[in-house]
Amino acid sequence: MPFRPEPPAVSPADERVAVLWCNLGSPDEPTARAVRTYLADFLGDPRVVEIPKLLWSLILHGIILRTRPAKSAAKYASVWTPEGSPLKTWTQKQAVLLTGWLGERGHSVKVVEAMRYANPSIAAQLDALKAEGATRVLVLQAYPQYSATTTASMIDAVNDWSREVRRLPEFRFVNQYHDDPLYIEALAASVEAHWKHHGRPDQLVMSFHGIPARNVQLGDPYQAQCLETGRLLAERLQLAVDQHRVTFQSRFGRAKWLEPYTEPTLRALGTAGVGRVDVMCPGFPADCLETLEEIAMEGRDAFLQSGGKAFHYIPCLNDNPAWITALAGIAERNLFGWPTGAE
Ligand SMILES: C=CC1=C(C)c2cc3[nH]c(cc4nc(cc5[nH]c(cc1n2)c(C)c5CCC(=O)O)C(CCC(=O)O)=C4C)c(C)c3C=C
Ligand SMILES: [Fe+2]
Ligand SMILES: [Fe+2]
Repeated sequence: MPFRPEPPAVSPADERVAVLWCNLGSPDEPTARAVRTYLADFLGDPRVVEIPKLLWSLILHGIILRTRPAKSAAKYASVWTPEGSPLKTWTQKQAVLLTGWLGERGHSVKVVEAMRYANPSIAAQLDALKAEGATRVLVLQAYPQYSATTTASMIDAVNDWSREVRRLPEFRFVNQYHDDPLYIEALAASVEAHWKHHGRPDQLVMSFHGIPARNVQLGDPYQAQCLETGRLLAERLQLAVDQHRVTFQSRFGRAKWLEPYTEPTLRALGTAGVGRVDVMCPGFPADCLETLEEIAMEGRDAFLQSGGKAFHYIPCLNDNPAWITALAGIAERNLFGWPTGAE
């Protein structure tokens, strides 16, 4: 296979370190056409849907990509902002803030955001970093909990790019930080800030994105890591057993996914007479379609319509200073020994 032409070789003194801050990605626009392109890429990824290729291709192209794009586009339109997709906007902002924070700690490191699906793609951002002379790249992902459907797929995308490159930068990957005290502390700070202004709820629901139950049976550690995040956060917030729970949202298709499902849980809590629930999404470092539409809109309706009195959505970590501090700490630990200019 012909490799792409290389720029002139850099001398050892020209080493440059970069961080690739990776998230899932969003369609380029909230239109059925753009969502179709995005879903074809996303749902065509064998890490995301693990059923035999030919059968899945028939279902995906014959049914899903004919019906889902218009419905999903309407949902995207309901959360879209003048800057674009919330997920992309927050992820970009986090990259800028992280560059600044690392700079303040003496690290001369460029942080760029990259998306697994759609734009700016992993390949385009790695091309840009390489063109600027990056020789070492730390790949950090906006997935605190490891799943093959997300984390491993991101690493696949880096490997796909690498296959075409002659002189590779040195890579480091962080696979998970679900139990990192800095991450747990950032989550606790965001909850405590909310409670300081609004008081405490009867129940704190920690809703994570689901995956098929079969993936866990086959060895995916995702469920155990979500439960551990939930346990550590509840412990840090000193919540009693009946004051919190972990649920799983965003079920796709008819197979069994991780339970308990978020929306039926919210309905059951409303029916049972629980007055106020606060819902947060610890597995999503940036607000996105799944949090702003599925939880803050649909989840709210589900709870209030079934008898609940008050529903509070606690925003994702986004640009929370405790989160940027946590991210800088996680990055810094993994930059150890690399030439970033810091002592
Ligand atoms: C079909 C299988 C899917 C699996 C498995 C899955 C796992 C998974 N996803 C996230 C994070 C996000 N998912 C988002 C959107 C989204 N997810 C799926 C499907 C699966 N996800 C679809 C089809 C969509 C698109 C919207 C829709 O049509 O319903 C998002 C939001 C993206 C945005 O643009 O805002 C995030 C974030 C995780 C963490 C995860 C497994 C651990
Ligand atoms: Fe998803
Ligand atoms: Fe959803």
